Amino acid sequence: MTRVKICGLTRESDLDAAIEAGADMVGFVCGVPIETPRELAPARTAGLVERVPEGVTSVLVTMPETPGAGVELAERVDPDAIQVHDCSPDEVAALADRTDARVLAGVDAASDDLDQYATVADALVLDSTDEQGAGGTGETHDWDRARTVVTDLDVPVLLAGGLTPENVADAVRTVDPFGVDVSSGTERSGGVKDHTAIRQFVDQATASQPVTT
Ligand SMILES: O=C(O)c1ccccc1NCC(=O)[C@H](O)[C@H](O)COP(=O)(O)O
Repeated sequence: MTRVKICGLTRESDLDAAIEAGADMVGFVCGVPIETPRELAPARTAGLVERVPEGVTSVLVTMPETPGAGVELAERVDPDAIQVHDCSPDEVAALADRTDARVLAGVDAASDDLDQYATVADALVLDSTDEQGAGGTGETHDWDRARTVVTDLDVPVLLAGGLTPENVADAVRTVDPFGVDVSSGTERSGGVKDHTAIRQFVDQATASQPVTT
């Protein structure tokens, strides 16, 4: 069954709605050098992470200046996993060496270095990133290429970027990823979730079957 990550959660009620809907992973954005309505302070992130029940993976989404900064933030927030954006494969490897949390590499789907990330990260978040490497763009990317990445690389791949309740079933059929990841497609305004959209997203993602070739 396709796993579902609901990302960019900022409020307890939205987190509870994601968990109730059946999300496998929940993401919190903290420590990013860009303007985003989803960013939380470290203490607030730690509070939300503490609320995540066993069986659901809490994910700290961040853009650390150095692997050491990522480790320090992870120690303060104590998530199950840390998802880093705008880090090189070497930086992802250095971070993974120094934390017990699983490490997800947030990467642009068009990157030429995906095979290198695959050797050092526990999973790839195959995303549409902006010029600074950040996610949460609401833009889709080439799903046929994503399918090739899923087939060729020996690492779990979370498909991200512009997914919505309306297109996620098609995305799962086309790409057959380990999981799907959504932020803006389940929002009613920046950083505020639409609970109906969360439920529909989880239902559509988990009901859909990949096309086998
Ligand atoms: O969501 C953000 O504002 C963000 C900022 C900086 C780095 C990463 C960020 N989000 C990463 C995510 O995991 C999103 O869920 C993923 O990029 C999908 O976003 P969307 O296209 O909006 O569904």
